[in-house]
Amino acid sequence: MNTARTASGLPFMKMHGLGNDFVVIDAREGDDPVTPALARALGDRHRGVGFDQLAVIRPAQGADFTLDFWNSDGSRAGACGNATRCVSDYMMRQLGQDRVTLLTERGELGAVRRADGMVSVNMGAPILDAAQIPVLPGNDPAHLPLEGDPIAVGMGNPHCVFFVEDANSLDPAARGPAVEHDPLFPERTNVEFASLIGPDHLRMRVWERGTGITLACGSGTCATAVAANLRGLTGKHVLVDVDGGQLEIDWREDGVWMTGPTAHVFDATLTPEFLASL
Ligand SMILES: N[C@@H](CCC[C@H](N)C(=O)O)C(=O)O
Repeated sequence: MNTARTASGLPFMKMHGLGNDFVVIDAREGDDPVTPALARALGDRHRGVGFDQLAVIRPAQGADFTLDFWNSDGSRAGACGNATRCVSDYMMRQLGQDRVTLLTERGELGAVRRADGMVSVNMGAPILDAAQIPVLPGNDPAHLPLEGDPIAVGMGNPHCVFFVEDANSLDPAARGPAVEHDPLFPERTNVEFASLIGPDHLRMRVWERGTGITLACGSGTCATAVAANLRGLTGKHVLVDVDGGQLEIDWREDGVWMTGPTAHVFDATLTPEFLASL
């Protein structure tokens, strides 16, 4: 479904990766219709469609497509691992390929469909430099001056990972918002709470910047796996249990690979009335 806004409305797709849910607009033909106001209105689960992130497919030169991400509060995000996997799956089907390349704010990424049907994306190398994450200058990302000794990792978006005794018994909404808005993070941050539950096996719960609690956060899962390895808790190939299921992370020479299921739930069209009300 290659869609552009028409007189009869704006077609979109609803997808999710482990319950991290997305509205996807295929704007390869026609103008990108998304504004912060449209993102907020569409993201409203009562008056709009509802999503954790909005993803917009645009044409690309030198890659199969370009992908932009928005949060439900109308802010932009530089990365979204689960939406990348879902849209890559859709584009592989569209193009009749079993791998695709895409451009995001952080550069070119690649995705492949595995023999078992799971979709893997290479999220690129983790960013550990304070200025690039970004973390306020003068702070060591590996030991931030916050209670719980968290570690900051960039995956094209900022993450702050706390290792806790039992991530299951923790409410991300109790601690997440204060960390998201802490002045240590000039662009705010996503916040992960993780515990080791077995050899190379982590449990993680997330508070996402611009969205709140979600059932899975792909880039957050990658950041958590990197942080666990840097802290000496795990190797570089780990399973991460999130609220919506399990993701497999493999930190290789060429980047951090994330693998899991994708779902394309339905296609629909925003009415001209909804679009005119913005
Ligand atoms: N759910 C995502 C991350 C979405 C972006 C994030 N909220 C941000 O603002 O950086 C994922 O799967 O990576």
